[in-house]
Amino acid sequence: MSDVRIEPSVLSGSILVPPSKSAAHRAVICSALAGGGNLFEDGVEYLSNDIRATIRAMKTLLSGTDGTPVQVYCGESGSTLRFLIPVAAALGIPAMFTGEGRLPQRPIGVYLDCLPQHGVKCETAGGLPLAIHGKLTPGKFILPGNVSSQFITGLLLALPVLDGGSEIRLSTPLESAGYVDMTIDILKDFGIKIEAEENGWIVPGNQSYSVPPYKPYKVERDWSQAAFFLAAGTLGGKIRLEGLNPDSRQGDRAAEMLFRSFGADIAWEGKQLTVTPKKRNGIEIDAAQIPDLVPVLAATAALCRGQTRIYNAQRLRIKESDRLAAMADGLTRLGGKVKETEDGLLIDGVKTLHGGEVNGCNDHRIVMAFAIAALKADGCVTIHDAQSVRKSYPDFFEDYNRLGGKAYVVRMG
Ligand SMILES: O=C(O)C1=C[C@@H](OP(=O)(O)O)[C@@H](O)[C@H](O)C1
Ligand SMILES: C=C(OP(=O)(O)O)C(=O)O
Repeated sequence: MSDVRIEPSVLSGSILVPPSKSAAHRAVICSALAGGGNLFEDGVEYLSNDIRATIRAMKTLLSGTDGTPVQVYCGESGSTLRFLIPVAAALGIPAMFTGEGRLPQRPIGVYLDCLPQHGVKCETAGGLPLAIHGKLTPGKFILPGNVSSQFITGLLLALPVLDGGSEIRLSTPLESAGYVDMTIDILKDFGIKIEAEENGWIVPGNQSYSVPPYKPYKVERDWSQAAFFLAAGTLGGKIRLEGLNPDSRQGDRAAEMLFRSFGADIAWEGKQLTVTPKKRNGIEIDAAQIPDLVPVLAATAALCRGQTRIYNAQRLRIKESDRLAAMADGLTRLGGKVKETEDGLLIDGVKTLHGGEVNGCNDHRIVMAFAIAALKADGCVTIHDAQSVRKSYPDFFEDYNRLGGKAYVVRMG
């Protein structure tokens, strides 16, 4: 376990945004299913714990063709787990899924409801470990759209290889929709066709994954991680973000518009997105499509004039931590005025925060959000569980310090 101690500072300068974790998960799985091995140039040298988990899990799965159950360890990665359960089932590979941190408790009930109706036995005492056996059969899959879009992505990755066509129907409206769009785009790159329908998708069967004709395969840069530096620029100096795709279909592409609404001056200068502080006012935020932005939006809102209301964010409670409780607790400890509501946060901005100690809750996005809030504290902030940034952004504090931040890791583990 490690703590990071942060002195207030102003971040400024240029930063190359890391590759998208979400896109990398999908590309690794598609590439493995295409028999393509490692297709990447500038994605996988940047190995976060979650992407390592997916690479390792795919290797394990593809080694398991002799009928003996394979152990698929997913670390703390919800994506790895929820993407690979149906993939293993589609390949007919019996598997035992395990994980750590909060992962064993994160919901998998959607699969426990729909997979047994399609030939897959699921054995679990609740969450993980989960044992599955049986080969997934094609057909109609009815599932909610508002628990996690990762169940839909998992099925979209798995169903194309079955020996008949399938249909996915949503019983409740889709949240985190951008992630499903990303899945369909990346599937297309690997030769897989999905047809969108009014309330779901048609997935033709008997399809084969194929290696894209162009190599290396480029993984887009990560708008969710870019948001931490858009926030830092909103609160401090001028920051240039390099590598982002302005036409990205990542849902968190909305960060540009959201930080502009907070009052920051945000502009494209050629291929670079620049952010400069201007004014800072509270805003209304519907979080249904952008769950991963909420911690850093909350940290920014704590330092904006007036009130910010974040709503439709219930699913934040079932991530690596209860992110609504974690942000309310930590920001309050630093002198912020934050109230938790059932589905979000009500934040009354203050001029400055004060120093103190906050719990990162073993959650990378909570740690990074507090590191941004700490820029504007009038004393030192200690964040516990700082090591959790390795889940998605191992170099976060190096990049932070390169921009002039003063973050010191005081205990490593
Ligand atoms: O598909 C993905 O890559 C993701 C989907 C989202 O989860 P939910 O659909 O559960 O909100 C997001 O929070 C997660 O970080 C990554
Ligand atoms: C929730 C996240 O990831 P996952 O669900 O894959 O664990 C995240 O990266 O914020």
